[in-house]
Amino acid sequence: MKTALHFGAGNIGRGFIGALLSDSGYHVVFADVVEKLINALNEYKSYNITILDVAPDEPIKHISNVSGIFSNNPEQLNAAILDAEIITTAVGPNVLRIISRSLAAGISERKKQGKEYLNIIACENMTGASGHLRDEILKHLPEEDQEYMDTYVGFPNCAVDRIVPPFNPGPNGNVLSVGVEAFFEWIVEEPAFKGPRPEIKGMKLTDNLVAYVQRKLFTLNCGHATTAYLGYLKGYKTVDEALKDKSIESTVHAAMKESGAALCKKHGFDEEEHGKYIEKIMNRFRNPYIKDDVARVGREPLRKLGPADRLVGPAKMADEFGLPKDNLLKAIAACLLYDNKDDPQSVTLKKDIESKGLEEVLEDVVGFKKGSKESRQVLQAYNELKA
Ligand SMILES: NC(=O)C1=CN([C@@H]2O[C@H](COP(=O)(O)OP(=O)(O)OC[C@H]3O[C@@H](n4cnc5c(N)ncnc54)[C@H](O)[C@@H]3O)[C@@H](O)[C@H]2O)C=CC1
Ligand SMILES: O=P(O)(O)OC[C@H]1O[C@](O)(CO)[C@@H](O)[C@@H]1O
Repeated sequence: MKTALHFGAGNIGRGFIGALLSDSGYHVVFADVVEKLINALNEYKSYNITILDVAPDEPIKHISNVSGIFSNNPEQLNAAILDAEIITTAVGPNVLRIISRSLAAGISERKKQGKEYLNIIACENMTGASGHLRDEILKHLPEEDQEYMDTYVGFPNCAVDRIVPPFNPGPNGNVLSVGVEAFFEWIVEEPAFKGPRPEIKGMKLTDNLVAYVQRKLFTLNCGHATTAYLGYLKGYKTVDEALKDKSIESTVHAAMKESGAALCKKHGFDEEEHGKYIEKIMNRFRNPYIKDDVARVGREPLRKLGPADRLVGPAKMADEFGLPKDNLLKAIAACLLYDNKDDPQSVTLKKDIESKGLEEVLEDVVGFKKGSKESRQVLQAYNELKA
């Protein structure tokens, strides 16, 4: 049987990528650091996915042929890398650097054992995540193994879209149970594969990935983050609750339309089709079966304020074409006001704003120069929202 190694037995790991791999005939080895997840994977060797939607075709999906290993156990991990025909990750962008050392060791071992093609796909909310992982691996890979990696190891980037919120399995539930929306989209960069393309049900291939990554990040994630930050400010707990507030809904919709106009100009998406894409996403956010915490969706505000990320990325793209971006700038201001003591990045952001001032943080983190039109506009929106 074919083996897939997947790093991260969390929501996306179990609820999306691991499930597609298992459905496509792979034995899926999940590598994680959480003992109870690994133990449960090895004890039950299967788990259930509940589809969170109105009358889904298949309300519960049973996933089998799975096992677990500790990602911080070098022997287990090396053996799994050696066996794998494909490796995927869903660990969060910041963890890619952490797993890169073990992957480098595993790649050297594959070379020693005469193994051929392998593809490693990082399924994270990040532009160019697999390429970034490759760069991190290169830092640990002996020079004499680099040519082998160039020849035999592919790092296709991808866009991964499915809302998988934290899930309460109920009193008799299993720690592995996971709830997901019915919709999913996994688009992978075809030309970057090395060797034969793996056949995975539900994986779509494209030769224009940047367009799809930006379409997803600047629409779904942009709208989601805008809802989360505006919702948090008004004391709402979940995304669907926040969107029932008409003023939040209209800003979110307007921000997605602003990013949409820029995306259509940049990548040539059809405007009418893109309009439908936005409406579909708004309906996904309103799904009453998904109780998605605004604090989860807004987690790590410093990452989300990055120049290529979901808020600043589309604002810059709109600017490139001289298009309106008022609502995107308002979303950036709401993100800067995110004040959650349980989120370390929110704590850092708040401290930085207090010690350096908002304008300096805007210049350092977001890249809007002090005194620029954008900086002044965010400042104004920040003060209005604060009031
Ligand atoms: N949940 C969602 O709806 C979506 C999430 N994503 C992206 O997928 C990625 C994962 O997100 P979630 O599954 O929601 O997070 P999660 O927190 O549920 O899962 C991450 C898993 O990675 C594990 N992990 C942490 N350090 C590790 C290490 N060193 N080695 C192996 N595993 C390690 C954690 O223990 C956890 O089980 C993120 O990049 C996120 O942006 C993308 C689309 C949808
Ligand atoms: O996982 P991140 O990048 O922190 O952001 C949360 C976002 O990711 C998702 O989990 C799925 O794309 C959304 O629910 C949300 O927009």
